[in-house]
Amino acid sequence: MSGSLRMRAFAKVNYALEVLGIREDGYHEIRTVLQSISLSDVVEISGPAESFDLSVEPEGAAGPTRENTVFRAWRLLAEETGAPPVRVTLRKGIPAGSGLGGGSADAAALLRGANELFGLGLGEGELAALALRVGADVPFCLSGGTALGEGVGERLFSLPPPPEHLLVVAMPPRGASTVEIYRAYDGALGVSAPGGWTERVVRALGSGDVGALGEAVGNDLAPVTARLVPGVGELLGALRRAGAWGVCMSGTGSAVYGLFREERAAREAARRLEGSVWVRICRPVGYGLASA
Ligand SMILES: C[C@](O)(CO)[C@H](O)COP(=O)(O)OP(=O)(O)OC[C@H]1O[C@@H](n2ccc(N)nc2=O)[C@H](O)[C@@H]1O
Ligand SMILES: Nc1ncnc2c1ncn2[C@@H]1O[C@H](COP(=O)(O)OP(=O)(O)OP(=O)(O)O)[C@@H](O)[C@H]1O
Repeated sequence: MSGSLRMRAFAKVNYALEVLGIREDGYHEIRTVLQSISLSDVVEISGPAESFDLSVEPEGAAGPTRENTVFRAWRLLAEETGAPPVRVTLRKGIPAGSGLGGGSADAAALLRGANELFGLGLGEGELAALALRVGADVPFCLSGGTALGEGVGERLFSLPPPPEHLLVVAMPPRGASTVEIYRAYDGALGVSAPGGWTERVVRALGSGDVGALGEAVGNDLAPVTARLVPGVGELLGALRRAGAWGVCMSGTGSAVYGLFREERAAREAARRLEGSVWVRICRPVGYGLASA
């Protein structure tokens, strides 16, 4: 089979992220609540091609090809299923190094897209197993929506969608490296017990109350990233002062977000931050991928 398809790959935020411990392979055992949001990349796949080819817009927005999550996902698929080479165009809307899961979403799009394009016949379980080999967040990005994640975030349990709200998502000029933040967390003196955010967020989602969700959000890694990346702590404070019901960092950062009930308040908060930092108004969405 041959042809092309175009997909939207959605970013995620973590409403809650708790670090429970460290495994023998160096990965951290976490408990998290993940939510897909309306910010997205566009991933266009066509094939079969003569050899794997990736073009990224804007140029350079996603690092070298061989390290790109899309290339890694394709290589894995080729090894495991004999899938042919593809040509991929990646239009980045999700900033790299933000903790918003852009690279993970792109990899999920490649896996699902190539499976469909070439009729590879992989089921959901097989796709999820391949996804995990690309990265811890990739299994979530395959389905998206609202989920509780355990293990390294790959043991997923669907949760009720959040009550209606807007997220003002902001990121300082510098991104954060996932490896470095987890390493710094391990080295941090006085690492505290998990913050208990997950249980509170799950309860708030059950109640459907935005105020409760705002009060519940939290991330154990935020103090570590705030110490290493200038602007993270300041942005959290600025969002709060701008009237957010709750503020939190996503993943390992450096993006942070504030929850708003009213569009006018969200716009006003975003306007205040614009100019000095990257900022977008987003809403929660119920899927990780969609055709574009
Ligand atoms: C922070 C989160 O975004 C929360 O959703 C994820 O835990 C990160 O997931 P990700 O970006 O898909 O991470 P990966 O690409 O799998 O891992 C990059 C590196 O981060 C570290 N890593 C990642 C996930 C995890 N649970 N523990 C870790 O220690 C490992 O050193 C790993 O080599
Ligand atoms: N498809 C991709 N899009 C963006 N960056 C990529 C991609 N593949 C690899 N990278 C590299 O990975 C680095 C981190 O980018 P990525 O978008 O994955 O970060 P992130 O949002 O912090 O990820 P996560 O939340 O999954 O930890 C980039 O600086 C870039 O060099």
